[in-house]
Amino acid sequence: MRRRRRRRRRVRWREVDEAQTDTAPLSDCLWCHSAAGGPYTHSLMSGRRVGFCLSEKKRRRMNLDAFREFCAGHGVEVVEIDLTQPLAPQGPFDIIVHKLSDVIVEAECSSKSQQLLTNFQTYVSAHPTTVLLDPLLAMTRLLDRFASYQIMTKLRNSLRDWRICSPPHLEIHSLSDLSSIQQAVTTQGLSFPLICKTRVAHGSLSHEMSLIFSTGSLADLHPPCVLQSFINHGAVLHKVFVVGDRHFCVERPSLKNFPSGPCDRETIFFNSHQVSKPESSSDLTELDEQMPCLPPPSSEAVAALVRELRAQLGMALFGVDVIINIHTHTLTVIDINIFPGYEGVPQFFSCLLSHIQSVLDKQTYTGPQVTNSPESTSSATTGL
Ligand SMILES: Nc1ncnc2c1ncn2[C@@H]1O[C@H](COP(=O)(O)OP(=O)(O)OP(=O)(O)O)[C@@H](O)[C@H]1O
Ligand SMILES: O=P(O)(O)O[C@H]1[C@H](O)[C@H](O)[C@H](OP(=O)(O)O)[C@@H](OP(=O)(O)O)[C@@H]1O
Ligand SMILES: [Mg+2]
Repeated sequence: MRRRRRRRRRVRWREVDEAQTDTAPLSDCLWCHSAAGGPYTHSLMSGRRVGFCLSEKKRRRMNLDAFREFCAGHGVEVVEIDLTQPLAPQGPFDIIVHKLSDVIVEAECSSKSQQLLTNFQTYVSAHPTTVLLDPLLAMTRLLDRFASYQIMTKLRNSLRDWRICSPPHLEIHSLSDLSSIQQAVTTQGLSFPLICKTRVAHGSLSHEMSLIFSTGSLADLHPPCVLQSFINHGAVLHKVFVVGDRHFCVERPSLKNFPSGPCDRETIFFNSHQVSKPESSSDLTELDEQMPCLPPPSSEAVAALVRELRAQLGMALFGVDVIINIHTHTLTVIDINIFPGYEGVPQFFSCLLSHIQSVLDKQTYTGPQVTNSPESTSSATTGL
């Protein structure tokens, strides 16, 4: 077999400061400034208590211990919240940073997880001045690809001027009527190959995907799932990581190009974490043909996308996966993630602390923006 030279992928990343339309030079990227424009002021942050509620896996991946030390150097106490214990004695908290995806997903079928989630929501409702990063309802919505893909679809209109879109998609609830699915693929404007993703967007099973090459293979689907047109993009993914009013673009490996249109090819099953991590390299990510490098997404277009998503989502910590269509050069949004890994963003800690300060500064001077009243429990004080 012809040995393909495995391209060493240079991890290219750039920060784009909301206040600037072009990429801030690296020197400016190494120190995140507060919204007020200067490095965060130690005095205002002294005595602040920031609660963290993360899975064991997430706290390790984020290196929460290192973040705790980083914050301690700026007078901020990081407190890990134990959801299995009463929260009140563990408080008070000025702000809670959390990723409760595991608990939220498991609460669907586990009374224990439901109780943990209820404990958290009860505490948040009883403490309206505690800021949530990010609101529970906003995060829960993105755990359902049916919901997040509807948000992505709306981008076609709101960002039409920036030539930003998302692929046509189709919700699959059951396989009881395959012919109607085949018909819907056509009427909804999807085109083969199709990529199939689970409806649930979090957890190990959520990254198990498949590439479908013909209508005959639609029987391979496992509903509930979502079909999306596969867009050829030259095996390069652009991950946009958002932290408050900053965002960073990181290039990653991605799925290679496939011939457009239906073909008699077996379904390909894969795990997305084999495809788009910095070290991913396989037959699925190596191009079968040489092609010119595509220009990265324009900073202005990415800034417009982030502004729109920040407004639509009401969140401060999220990631959006973007590819460039090799035929139209359209910036195509294929995925949105809550509290991603920020791998390739060396200044994540400083930007996270800077965002925490700017949120607390706003609260100090203007009072809580949104109370955590019961009906808005899950849309508690936002961390924006
Ligand atoms: N519509 C599409 N067209 C082309 N490639 C796609 C499309 N959707 C996904 N991909 C490819 O599959 C990979 C995984 O897709 P996606 O990001 O939706 O999965 P995920 O499990 O949510 O990933 P993660 O949570 O790691 O961001 C993408 O990084 C990209 O390489
Ligand atoms: O490479 P990234 O930062 O995108 O990887 C993320 C991934 O996008 C998902 O957000 C993962 O979350 P789940 O979908 O909930 O598994 C993140 O895992 P996490 O353990 O860091 O939350 C990946 O980092
Ligand atoms: Mg993704």
